[in-house]
Amino acid sequence: MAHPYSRELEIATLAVKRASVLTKKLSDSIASTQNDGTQTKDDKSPVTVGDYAAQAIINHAIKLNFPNDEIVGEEDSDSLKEDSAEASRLSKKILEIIKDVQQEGDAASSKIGVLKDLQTIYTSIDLGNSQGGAKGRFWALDPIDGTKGFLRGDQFAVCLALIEDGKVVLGVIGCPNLPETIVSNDETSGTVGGLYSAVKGVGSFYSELFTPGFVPLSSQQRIQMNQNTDVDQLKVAEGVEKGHSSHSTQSRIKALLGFNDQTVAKQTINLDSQVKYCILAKGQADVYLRLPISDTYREKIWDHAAGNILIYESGGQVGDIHGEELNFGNGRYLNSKGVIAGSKAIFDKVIKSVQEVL
Ligand SMILES: Nc1ncnc2c1ncn2[C@@H]1O[C@H](COP(=O)(O)OS(=O)(=O)O)[C@@H](OP(=O)(O)O)[C@H]1O
Ligand SMILES: [Mg+2]
Ligand SMILES: [Mg+2]
Ligand SMILES: [Mg+2]
Repeated sequence: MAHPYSRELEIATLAVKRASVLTKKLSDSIASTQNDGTQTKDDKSPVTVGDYAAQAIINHAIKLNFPNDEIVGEEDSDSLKEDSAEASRLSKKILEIIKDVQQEGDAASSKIGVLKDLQTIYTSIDLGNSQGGAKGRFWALDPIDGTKGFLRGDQFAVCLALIEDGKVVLGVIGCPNLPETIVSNDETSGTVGGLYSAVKGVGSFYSELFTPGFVPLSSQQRIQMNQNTDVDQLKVAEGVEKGHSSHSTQSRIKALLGFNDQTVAKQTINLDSQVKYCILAKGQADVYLRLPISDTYREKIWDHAAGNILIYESGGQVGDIHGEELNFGNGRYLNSKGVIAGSKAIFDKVIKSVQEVL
């Protein structure tokens, strides 16, 4: 499976894997310290440490291999560099956990490098300051997508995409807490930890996230969206947070599509982060509904770029509330409202229902 993005895919994968190992450690430690009562529910520092550390690792890997590429990353190091006890406590933790997941001389380090001091870590984080735009190529990075899910011990994802002239050409998503198979909100099985990758014109792929090293696409599992049209078989993926999408509008859309009161709960899967796109691409759900709750909110490109190509390359389509393609060349934000994804077989029907409800 030779393709023009082989090197980009290998570097992106190694970096996302390292960041996933790191964020998984933090996520597991939240779960255990919450259980034994040593950590309070509203301590946000694990996610802060994870966000910065993951962005530093991935940006450093990109800079080392593609020195001319810009990066649109969610985080910047301003608050870490403040002269405060909290900033130095977090910084110390970040350096410590990065050192813990990287070994000089290991196979990945020879390709994605190692971070040795705080100054380099701050500089790497701030490489994410690109404004993006319609021309040329840049990366879009969400080091931890689904912050709220992360803090609950639920789903989150490390999301990296490459954008060329406003279009996504490569996406890699590490899903540290995602089981291989999801049937419903309370039925899951299989290996926990999935890596989802897509390359333009090549396809979408799944492999186990915690297998070290880069696995060539030819040894990964090709994934495809379901092309179900029968409403009894359709599943809808939605977010968890009521502050991020309108669950009530989404219910009305589901009703219009023909879901009935008895089965709608079993046919709705609630997940934080871009893992929603991943389960669609793997054929475990058919529709992703993200209806806006506010007229002024604009989605950020790093929240949707990697998931976007995963859907297209597995036989699906993504649009805003009008069904128009998302434009990743508009700067750090999308200019559209809402996000709807579905298989080619049902996308138009879903958009019709969205239009009717709005
Ligand atoms: N008002 C509003 N509307 C839409 N989206 C918002 C809003 N506020 C925040 N965000 C962004 O939502 C990102 C997380 O999305 P999720 O899909 O995990 O949300 S959820 O599953 O619906 O709870 C989250 O990404 P992270 O910050 O990386 O977690 C935010 O960028
Ligand atoms: Mg996000
Ligand atoms: Mg984030
Ligand atoms: Mg955020």
